[in-house]
Amino acid sequence: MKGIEEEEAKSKEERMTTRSSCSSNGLLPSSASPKKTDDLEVGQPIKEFELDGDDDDDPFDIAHTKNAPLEILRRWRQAALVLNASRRFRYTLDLKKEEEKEQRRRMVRSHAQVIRAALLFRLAGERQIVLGPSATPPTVTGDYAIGLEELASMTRDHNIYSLQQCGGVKGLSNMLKTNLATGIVGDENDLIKRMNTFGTNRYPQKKGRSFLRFLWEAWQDLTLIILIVAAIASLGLGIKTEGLSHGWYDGVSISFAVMLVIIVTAVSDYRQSLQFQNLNKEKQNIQLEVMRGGRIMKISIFDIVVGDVVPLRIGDQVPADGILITGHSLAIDESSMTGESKIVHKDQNAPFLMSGCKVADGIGTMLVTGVGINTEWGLLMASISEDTGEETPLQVRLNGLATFIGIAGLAVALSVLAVLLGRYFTGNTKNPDGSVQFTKGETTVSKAVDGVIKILTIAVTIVVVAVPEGLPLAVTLTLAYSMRKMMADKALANIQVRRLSACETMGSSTTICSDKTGTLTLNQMTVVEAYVGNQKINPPDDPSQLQSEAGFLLCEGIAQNTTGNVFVPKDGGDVEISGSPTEKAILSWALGMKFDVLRAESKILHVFPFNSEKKRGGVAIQTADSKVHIHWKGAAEMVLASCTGYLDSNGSLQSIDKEMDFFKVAIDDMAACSLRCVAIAYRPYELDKVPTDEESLGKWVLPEDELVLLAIVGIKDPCRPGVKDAVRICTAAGVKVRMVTGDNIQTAKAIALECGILSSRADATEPNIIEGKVFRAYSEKEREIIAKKITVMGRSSPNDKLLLVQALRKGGEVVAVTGDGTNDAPALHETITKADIGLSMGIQGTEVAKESSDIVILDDNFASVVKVVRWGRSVYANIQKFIQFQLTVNVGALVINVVAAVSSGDVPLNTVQVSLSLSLICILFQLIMLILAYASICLL
Ligand SMILES: Nc1ncnc2c1ncn2[C@@H]1O[C@H](COP(=O)(O)OP(=O)(O)OP(=O)(O)O)[C@@H](O)[C@H]1O
Ligand SMILES: [Ca+2]
Repeated sequence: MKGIEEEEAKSKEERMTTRSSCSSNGLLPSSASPKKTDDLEVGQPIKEFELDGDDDDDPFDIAHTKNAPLEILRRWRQAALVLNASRRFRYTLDLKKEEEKEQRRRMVRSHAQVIRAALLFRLAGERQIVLGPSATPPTVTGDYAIGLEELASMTRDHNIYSLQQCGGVKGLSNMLKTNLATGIVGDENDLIKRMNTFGTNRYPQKKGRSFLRFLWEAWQDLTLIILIVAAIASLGLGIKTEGLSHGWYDGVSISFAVMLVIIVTAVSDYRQSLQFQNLNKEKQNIQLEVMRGGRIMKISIFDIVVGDVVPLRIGDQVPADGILITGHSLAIDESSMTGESKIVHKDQNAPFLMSGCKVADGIGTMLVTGVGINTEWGLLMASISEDTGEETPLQVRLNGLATFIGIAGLAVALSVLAVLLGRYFTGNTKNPDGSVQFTKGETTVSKAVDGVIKILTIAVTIVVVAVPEGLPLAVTLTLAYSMRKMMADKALANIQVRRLSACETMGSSTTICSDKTGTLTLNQMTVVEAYVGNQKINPPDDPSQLQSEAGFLLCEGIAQNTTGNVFVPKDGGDVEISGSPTEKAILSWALGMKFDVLRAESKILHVFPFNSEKKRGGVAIQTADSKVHIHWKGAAEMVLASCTGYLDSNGSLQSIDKEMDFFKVAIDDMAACSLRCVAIAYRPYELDKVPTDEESLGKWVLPEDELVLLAIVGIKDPCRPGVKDAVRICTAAGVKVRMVTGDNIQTAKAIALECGILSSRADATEPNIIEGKVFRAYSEKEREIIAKKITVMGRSSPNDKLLLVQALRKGGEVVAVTGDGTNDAPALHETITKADIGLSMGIQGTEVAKESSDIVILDDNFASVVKVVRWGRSVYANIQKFIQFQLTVNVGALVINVVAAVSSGDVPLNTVQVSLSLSLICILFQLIMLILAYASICLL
């Protein structure tokens, strides 16, 4: 009972804090969001949109709708004159749903058991899917020494006590028949057994709305309701004045037009909702790595089973509930589950990992203990439907325009109404036969009412004509339409659009900040030059050169200081190497070594995982004879700077002083040939200085001075074919391509020259080409000026990219950013959300990068980025054309009607024409799009 009370207290607390957390899946607290909330409390909703530094007073000039907090969006909508909210905000962000989601999250957290039982009950009723055994399974199930319920409740309640009773992770893994080092067996039989016992990692999808629902919603629209009323009124009036045989024309034709509009709207909405569903399905199908039968394999998140051993890396999404096996500096962002932006450190004292959370730092492996609807994440996903809705900047601006025109139309209509009523009641209007329409005392009340209704109809017509309801909707439709086109287009098959606004913004982008590795290059890395000690070895992968003392230490370092893995099949098949491309290159360079043997010979004490900030990764190991070695591997010139010695070919330690210049020249030479340089070094350490208790060992900062250089390798990563052309197209179209890379500045320069980002060697001077730390040191103002000139930035930290993007945006550029988020996911998340448009890489990209991006480039190829720009431009042009068209129609009709109404007392463009044109515009619009979409592909 106490537990529930606690939960409730917690959720109360959450209720109070969640207001500020706008993006439920934000990896890190967006630094701007608390500020925005504060401003909000002051009660100045409209000012919110100038946060981006725009001086413009226009409340609708929101440069960034992307991350605007819900509260602000709500106020913005209220600020607009919305004649028919349902239409104008159709397929923009559903604010109500967002709130619902938040509530759901809290409910799921506090009543997980109940919700799950209800869900199972419903599913059983529908007999839709059978997810594992029923709600009350036996404690011990079939082949496993632990049952589903016991396991699920342990994980859900983070019950460390029952985990200990099972004998910790080790004991639990035995119960689940998992080997912690090699994973589950993973043959079909094994998988089926696990799925039958513990369920699958799927959750029932909320069904989409049916077509009838869309029909029902389509008529609930103020404009249409006005028209329906007008139809009834004119039917009555018509029959009364012209008799049954002729009087129905007007009324029925209006009804017909209304029906047409309803059907067209419903069909288009329905198709769009199907499209969103597909997109969501695609988004949810995450590919990830698991360890099965000793080999790392890539599988879909849906195929994860209980017992799986899953490696976790920075930027990953925790794919299921589980328990930490080993971890180093592992930090998890649990905001997607708890609603609070808080980073939680995970270790043996807090080993429970929640599905749906993101890895914010470090590495680790987890044992899966709960999947599908046995996890809170699964429950949450089963009870909410994910939304892709959002406001796009253009929509916001058009909403402003529509509001302005609407108010003007209303004012005009009111004045016309006043004028017409005045003329009518003062006897200044005549019937066609010349008699005065209204004479005081003579005209009957019912005649007078008819006359007033007629005048009212005229006023209503003017309003309906004037308010360009279709404008924001048209943009939404255009975007949705283009997206559909794009998905169908083979040439664009490698692009996945995650946000509608991406199309719009991409077309207006003026600069692209791209990283190098994997986007501009192939990310296929091989070691082509190597120095062991002060000897250049030739050929670089000659194994005989690694037999020395230095060679042994080197192999030890390579085998232990890596996040990669080598799998040698027992049946003599090809050796499989997994890991990041850099790791793979180094592992395959030293493939002659006995990876497994080396790894078994020493014990890992502590790991400092590689990250882009420090550009090095280290590990402390204890050898069989109880010596401690600390191995480092990282950016060559940086590691070299911490070295005081090197091992010569005889294995004796030499001071580095004399050879320092030799190594520096070696690195520069390799970098000039566009090679990525990695140095490998080590140092001995005293065992008694190593912290003994777990807690301080976890916090131990590995010593990184007085290193002994073991080797420097130069890794070739060829330029992607086609990139040169793509860069040229961009430049010609006025989109400047900038390279921001973590690599050595010389390497960056060489690659930039190779792919045409730098046009000549003469260009390669500061500040055209700059190092991250130099740029960082400038003041904000200076950065703004320099940023424009920067073409290549080398040795940049993840944060430098953010600084550059901010400086460029300040300078008025529309910035697109590409990145993969390996090693720098949290920072990239920040950068991508701050940029005008974020692109992530489908193959190398981490889950966090993909989730925060607007567009995913599935083939990681820069050339595809150009396709997006080209396509975005055509979309943008189409929208513009459509707006011109629609505005001309609106303003034209308004002017004609007002002039006619005041001069003759009737409107030439009556409701029939208006409503007909409304529906015709919809249809016409689709046709225009069809024709223009292809015609303007050549705009770039
Ligand atoms: N796994 C690794 N272990 C050790 N050093 C590495 C590893 N990966 C990269 N490096 C070193 O760190 C440097 C930069 O890494 P960083 O992660 O910042 O760049 P990147 O993201 O790989 O490149 P880009 O920014 O162009 O995509 C590389 O030049 C290399 O020397
Ligand atoms: Ca990078």
